[in-house]
Amino acid sequence: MTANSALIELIAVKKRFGDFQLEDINIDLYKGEIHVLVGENGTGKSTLMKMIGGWFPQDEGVILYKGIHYSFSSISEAVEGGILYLHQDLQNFENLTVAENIFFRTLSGRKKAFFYFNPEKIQARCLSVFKELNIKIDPQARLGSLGFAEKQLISAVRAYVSKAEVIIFDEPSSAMGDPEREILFNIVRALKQRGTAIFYISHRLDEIQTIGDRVSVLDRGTIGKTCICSEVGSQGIVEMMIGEVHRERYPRLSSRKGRTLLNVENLTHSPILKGVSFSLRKGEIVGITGLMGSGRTLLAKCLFGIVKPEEGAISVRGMERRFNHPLEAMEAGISLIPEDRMENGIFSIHTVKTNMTSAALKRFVNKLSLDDRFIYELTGKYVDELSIAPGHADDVVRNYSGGNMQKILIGRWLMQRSPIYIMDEPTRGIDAASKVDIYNTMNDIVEKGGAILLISSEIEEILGMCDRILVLAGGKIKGEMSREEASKEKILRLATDESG
Ligand SMILES: Nc1ncnc2c1ncn2[C@@H]1O[C@H](COP(=O)(O)OP(=O)(O)OP(=O)(O)O)[C@@H](O)[C@H]1O
Repeated sequence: MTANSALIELIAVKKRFGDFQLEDINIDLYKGEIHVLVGENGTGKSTLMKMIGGWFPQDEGVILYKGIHYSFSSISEAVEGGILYLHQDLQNFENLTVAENIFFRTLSGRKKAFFYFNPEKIQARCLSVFKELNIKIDPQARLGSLGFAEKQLISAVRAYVSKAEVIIFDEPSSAMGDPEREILFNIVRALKQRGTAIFYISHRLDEIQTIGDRVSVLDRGTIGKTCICSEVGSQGIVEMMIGEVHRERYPRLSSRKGRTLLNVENLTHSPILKGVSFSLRKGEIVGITGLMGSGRTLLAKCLFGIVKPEEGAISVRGMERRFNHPLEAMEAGISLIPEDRMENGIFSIHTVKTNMTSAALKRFVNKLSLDDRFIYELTGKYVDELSIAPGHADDVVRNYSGGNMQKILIGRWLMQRSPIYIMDEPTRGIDAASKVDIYNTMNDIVEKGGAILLISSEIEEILGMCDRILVLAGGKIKGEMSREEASKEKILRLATDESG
């Protein structure tokens, strides 16, 4: 390997899974480079990166690492060899602390464990890294108690403290708001500075120019184009993505507002939520945004009966309700699309049709059994509407791409036909074209008299789709504004307001 040669080089690589095929892939990555990979859901971005990360080998073609044939046959061999792949669904250790997750690699191995397993030492190291990166998360918190964006940040810190020479970030920012993304970008830039070579998969196209050096588009299993990021304008990037031109990004229609469907008074769950009050009317999309840790997901869990608030009242269609279980919330007409699909949503060993129909089984009851014909018919309808690929009703979803799993989860709750939807980061990991399909379904829900509470860290999405916007900071609603009054600056100012 010469000083100018690529650290990673794929030559005519092929991989087939059933009907899906990656064909003649040629791509490379240099020391100190950030190579961004974009493409629609299910085009093979993660599959391609998993071959580099030691998950499985290619069927044909060559992968060179430091100029020699790549020969890692497992994930841990690849990690030992200097290649770290950070999966989009994170794969952290939920029962370990934040600090233990970050330094897990230094904990493994008997000799190392004996020397390093010192909780105070790990915590002190963690605190000093957090200070350097301006992260305000408790190193001793159990990882499972954090929100998805916080867990994403912890994964990025794992990369930061690692000695890997090649790091693959697979949608590292999909649930992050702008302030958290800034920390992530600083981590990625620091790694680049150290000479680490980085593949970076993203559906957030603004990131291409913010941090990328080169960008490649994966289109139906092949690399369509590779460009220098600074030479392609934002329109050029959009045009590189087939199917994403000529579509209104936020097709919000104004629907007629009716009576109040959901009213929340003084909801408190200490130490995070402090007296949250708001209402949601028929025909309305109300947005809730805020920084990570602001209490957005906890609020959703309280409204859906997953956790019990200590104080406060929830009324649904004028009747005060106390939910002890999500089933009671569902019976009252509430559906929740959760933030973490792998943790709280997808049944990965089951089929597309089981996943999609499981929340609405009552609809399919025919005398003493389930109406199979109707199950297939309705599954097919939502597969088409949400462009789920491959989308055969009997496919097991375990191997589906992240974005397609997310769409299956949305389909499940749409089948439920609830009057009230709580959507917690519903478009996480969804490509720009498919996002529009989801926004259209949201319009359809409110047109038909439903109401949506949209929790999102993407301010553009909140501005584009909501009638009213609530900003949560430190567990309190810091401000409420109409779509007309709202701006990114106003929202960010309120979201970062630390006054009590
Ligand atoms: N182990 C596997 N077995 C069978 N099929 C697989 C396997 N891994 C991936 N696939 C298939 O490969 C295709 C590409 O999936 P992949 O996860 O690479 O897409 P992606 O571009 O990363 O999508 P997304 O943007 O949604 O994350 C999908 O159709 C998926 O079902």
